[in-house]
Amino acid sequence: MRRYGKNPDEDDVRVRPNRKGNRPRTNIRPKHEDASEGLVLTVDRGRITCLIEDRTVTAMKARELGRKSVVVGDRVMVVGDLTGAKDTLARIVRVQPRTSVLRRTADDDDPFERVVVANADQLAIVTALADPEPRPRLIDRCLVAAYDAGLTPLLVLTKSDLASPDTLLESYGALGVPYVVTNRDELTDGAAADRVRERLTDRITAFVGHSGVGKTTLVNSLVPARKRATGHVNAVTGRGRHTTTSALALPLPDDRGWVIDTPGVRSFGLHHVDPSRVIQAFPDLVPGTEGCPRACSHDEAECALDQWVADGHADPARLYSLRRLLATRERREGD
Ligand SMILES: Nc1nc2c(ncn2[C@@H]2O[C@H](COP(=O)(O)OP(=O)(O)OP(=O)(O)O)[C@@H](O)[C@H]2O)c(=O)[nH]1
Ligand SMILES: [Zn+2]
Repeated sequence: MRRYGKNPDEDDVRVRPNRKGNRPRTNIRPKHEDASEGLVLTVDRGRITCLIEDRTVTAMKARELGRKSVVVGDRVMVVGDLTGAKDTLARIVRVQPRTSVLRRTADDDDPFERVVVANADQLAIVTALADPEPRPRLIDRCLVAAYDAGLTPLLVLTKSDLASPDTLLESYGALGVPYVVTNRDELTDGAAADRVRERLTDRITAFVGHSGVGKTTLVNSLVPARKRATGHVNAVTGRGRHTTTSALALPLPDDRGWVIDTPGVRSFGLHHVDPSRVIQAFPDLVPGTEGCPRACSHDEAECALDQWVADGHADPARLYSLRRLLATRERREGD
C-alpha cells in the first residue's frame, strides 16, 4: 500500500496517478494584494459560499488554484465582486495553510482520498442511547478519524430518557473521552444546548452522527440562526433545500465558535489512517513504542507495547482500547 505524508496543508492525494504526468509550472503568479479573507461555509458543486466580514459571498476556484481543493472550514483569499449581491460570483485565489484536516479514504464510489473539513479542532460524535441503538464500532471509527486528524473527540449521547448511558460510558472509560449526555426534556428547556455549548465555546467543532440520532435537533438548538443561515445559502445556490452532500459551517451565537454540520459518517473510510498518529492520543503508551519494529502496526507479535504494559508502565485497558480502535480501520459489513 502506498503511504502518504501527513502535512495537513497538502492537497488531496490522487490515488490514481495522472496519466498526463506533471502539468507545466510557472513562477509568475498574480499577486492579488487586494484579496479579502473569507471562511468557507459550504461547497455545492463548485459553488463555494464564503463569509467575508458579515457578507455571504458566492465564489468559484480561480484557475490558478489548479487541483487544490477548497473545503468547508478553509480560510481563503477572495477577489472580484465581494458585495454578496445576487448573481455575483467572486474568485478564490488562495487557500490559507490548514491547521487540521479531517479526511476520508477513497472508496468504491469515489476513487480519491478527500478532505472533508479543514481547520476544525474538535469532533463531536453524536450517538443516541436508543432508537437507533448505539453502534460502538461506528463510534470507534469516528474516534480513530478524530485522533488521526488531531481533533479532540467529544461524545454527545442523546436520548438518555430512553436508555441509560452507563454501559456505553464504561467501554469508553479507559479512553477518557469527554462526553455530554442529553435527554428530551433538556432539549425542550434548553439545558441540553447549554451543556453542549460549554464544550464548543471558542472552538471549531465538526458534528458527525448517524441518521436519527438527533444531530439536527441538537444543532438547531445550538445555532438558533441556522434556519436563516441555510435559507441564505439556498438563495445563493438556487436550491429549494440544503442537501447534505457538503458540510455546512454555522456560527455559534456571539462569535463564540463554529459548528460544522457534516453529512453521514459513512464518509469515514479509514485506510489512510497511520497507527503512529493515532497513538499520539495515548501519551502513556507512546514511550513504550520505542522498542517496536519500524512501521509497527502495534497489533503484531513483535509489538513492544505488550511488554510495556506487562512491566506495569501503563494500564492494560489502554492498550486494549488502542488495539480495538486500530482494528476498526478495516471496513466490515454494516460500517
Ligand atoms: N426521546 C428522545 N428523542 C429525541 C431526542 N433528541 C432527538 N430526538 C428525536 O429523534 C428523532 C431524530 O432526530 P433528528 O434531529 O432528526 O435526527 P438526525 O440525527 O438529524 O437525523 P437525520 O435528520 O435523519 O439526519 C426526532 O424525532 C427527534 O425529535 C432525545 O433526547 N430524546
Ligand atoms: Zn508496536
